Amino acid sequence: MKVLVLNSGSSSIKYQLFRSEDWVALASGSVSRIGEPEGEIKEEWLDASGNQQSGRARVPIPTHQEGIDRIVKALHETRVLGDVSELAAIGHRVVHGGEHFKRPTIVDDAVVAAIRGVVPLAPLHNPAHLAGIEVARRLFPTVPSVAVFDTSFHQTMPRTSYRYAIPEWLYREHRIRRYGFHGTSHYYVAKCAAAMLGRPLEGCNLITLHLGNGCSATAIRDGKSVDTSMGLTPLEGLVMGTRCGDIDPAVLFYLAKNLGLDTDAIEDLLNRQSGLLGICGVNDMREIDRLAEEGNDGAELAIGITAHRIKKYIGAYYAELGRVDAVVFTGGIGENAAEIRCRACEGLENLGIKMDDIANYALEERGERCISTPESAVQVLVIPTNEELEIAQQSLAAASETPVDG
Ligand SMILES: Nc1ncnc2c1ncn2[C@@H]1O[C@H](COP(=O)(O)OP(=O)(O)O)[C@@H](O)[C@H]1O
Ligand SMILES: CC(=O)OP(=O)(O)O
Ligand SMILES: [Mg+2]
Repeated sequence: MKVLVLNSGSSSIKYQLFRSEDWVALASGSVSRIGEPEGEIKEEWLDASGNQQSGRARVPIPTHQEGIDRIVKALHETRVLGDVSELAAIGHRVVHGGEHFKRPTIVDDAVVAAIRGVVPLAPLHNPAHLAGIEVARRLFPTVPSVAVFDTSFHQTMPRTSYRYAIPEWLYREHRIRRYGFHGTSHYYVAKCAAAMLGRPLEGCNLITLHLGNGCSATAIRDGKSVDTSMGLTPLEGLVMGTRCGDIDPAVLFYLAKNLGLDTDAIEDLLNRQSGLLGICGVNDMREIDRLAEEGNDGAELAIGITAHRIKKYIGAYYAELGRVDAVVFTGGIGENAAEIRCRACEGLENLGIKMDDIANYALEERGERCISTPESAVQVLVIPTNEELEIAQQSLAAASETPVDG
């Protein structure tokens, strides 16, 4: 059987098609710039002889409906998907599940309504997921669509981690609390880290750092999330591509009262114009690395603030956990940006974190690896995340009604 995974963003849809017997990815790709004059399609697939093929095209893709149509057409044309009956499940990444969803869930109308109910809490993400889910359900009415939530893994946080110090009725009546995101990724790399450490996940204390466009840190005790840096929405915590992360809430009052910004303008400023982009005008860490090497001060500051914030969370989570077996870096930045990893762990030798600079800067290295010295009490690991694979496996398990351990 096969499992299709869709990760629908506001202007893009990423996808992967897996063969469930061995979890080989038969096809993957993305449709981006949806709604712009020129859309972009990237496709990779295995042909009948098992050779990797790829294709690119630029055509207008006005809506998510057309984006998914295009993906399905490509899966048929490249023959990785024959009849629809080959599909055992379609897994959807859903960023916000509120307090409703602790597990992967087969989508029905009530689930769609619940996801719609938390749109205000994930305005960058949930509307796009809903578009993807609606199209998939319409195109494949006989195939179960399964929602896999970023928030599920963090539902084990104690209330001392998830409650804000604001009046109690805001939680009681409005469920304003910290939820946490990227849970599928934190859980996936935690499982990989446990395997690398050679012990069961239930026996591992970890600090996992998912550093992509969105960035978050998670404290994991005995395999379960006990704290995480994102909050009510994916805006809190670390410095991100275009999001500010932690900030004094009084900055918002200042912007409103003294600069006359309305709430939409403030939301846009902190979600889309801040973070790396706000500090130095660029949100791509590769470009920032290059600019910093040329002596660009803004780029240097962007790297500095980002690494400083990560280090603060490592310290805080170390104190929470008491014992840490490994610090794990993942996501596009975590997997590739050696300078950020180096600066985030610099000076933590007294906590038992000793980086191996040669291993850290071995830029040709890919895949899972240890970048701390053999004497380091805490291992520092780089583990490529694979949210799509995790979503595919959890979706198939949910569709087969087999309990999953997520
Ligand atoms: N080789 C690299 N060196 C430094 N940063 C990188 C490298 N490759 C990707 N990145 C950065 O990773 C970030 C995107 O991460 P990714 O996990 O792909 O994002 P998403 O959250 O969209 O999945 C970008 O800031 C990008 O510049
Ligand atoms: C929750 C979140 O920030 O997701 P992403 O990194 O995909 O933007
Ligand atoms: Mg990613």
